[in-house]
Amino acid sequence: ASVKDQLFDYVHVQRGKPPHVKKVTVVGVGQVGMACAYSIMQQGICRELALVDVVEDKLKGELLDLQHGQRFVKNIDIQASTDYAISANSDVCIVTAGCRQKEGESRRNLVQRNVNIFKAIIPQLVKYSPNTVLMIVSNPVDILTYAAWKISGLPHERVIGSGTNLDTARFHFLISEKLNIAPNNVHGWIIGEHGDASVPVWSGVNIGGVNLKSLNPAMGTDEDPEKWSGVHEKVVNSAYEVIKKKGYTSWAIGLSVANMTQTLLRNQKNVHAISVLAKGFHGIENEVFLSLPSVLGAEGVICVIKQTLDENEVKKLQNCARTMHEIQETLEF
Ligand SMILES: COc1ncc(-c2ccc3c(Nc4cccc(C(=O)O)c4)c(C(N)=O)cnc3c2)c(OC)n1
Repeated sequence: ASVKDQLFDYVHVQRGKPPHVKKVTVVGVGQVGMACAYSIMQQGICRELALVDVVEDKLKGELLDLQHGQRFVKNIDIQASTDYAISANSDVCIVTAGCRQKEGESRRNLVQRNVNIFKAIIPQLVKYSPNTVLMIVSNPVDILTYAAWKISGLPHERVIGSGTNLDTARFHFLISEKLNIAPNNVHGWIIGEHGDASVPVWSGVNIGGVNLKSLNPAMGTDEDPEKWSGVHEKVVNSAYEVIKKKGYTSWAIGLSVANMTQTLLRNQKNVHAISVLAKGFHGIENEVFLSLPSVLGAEGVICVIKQTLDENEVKKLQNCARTMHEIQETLEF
């Protein structure tokens, strides 16, 4: 008899994944996807991790490289395949797949190319995990989250985008450097569209409950002698600066995605600035996804926080909503 048969007396043979066993799928094993996978694995956030992409060797190589590290982290089953069946019964599916902007390619054309890729990916994820929460990371993240929602047919609360979650984390980090305190004691939100048009809500920035704008009413305006608006400008330029120096961003987005995934899997009801269906908030009437502070639980978005915004902040959000709606109208699903 084999060693295995000599070793074990089987009492109960397990069939499939018991519901309380948490499983995450990462689609796209590029720099961002692997930073997400590695962060999730390092933090012991789930028991099963599936990697899906289109290039076999790359997939297999990343799988082996992660498996070889298993000895050093909490027990986790990692699988990888080009066949989406491997993603079955995932509690969260993280989508980092997409194409890079070609030389001189317009943002609009890139969006349609990514929508075409999503038309191949999203239906497969939903087919094997009909109860999953989709977390879109691919850019332009807000429009692609809308596309994922439309293609998936899932209720909007179960389709979220990483949005300005990372922008907000960078915002906290930069303010913490300015004030020499730990980043997680800085409170304040960057909302709206991820990237250049994001909106810093200066009226909400507080430390120890002290509202910074009450100490410097010019904060966030061009008249501010302390130029706090420069902090937001640095947030907007962060990605460009990192891409210019190392070619892509990965570690911070990976850590921010792992943090959101933990909130979902443990039903923690943390508040994250994530891309959600913004229709009905701040006078937005179109079906667009923008980042608003949202409470996340096991089934996705539990509630959205109704912030008090000044007219300038509302105008910026509504402009983003209009531009995104115009682009969305040109897309073919
Ligand atoms: C069955 O039909 C079908 N099947 C697969 C795809 C498809 C295409 C591109 C994909 C894809 N991106 C990709 C793959 C190849 C080239 C490019 C590019 O940027 O040109 C981008 C990724 C990824 N990790 O970024 C992951 N999955 C993909 C899947 C597809 O795209 C339209 N269609």
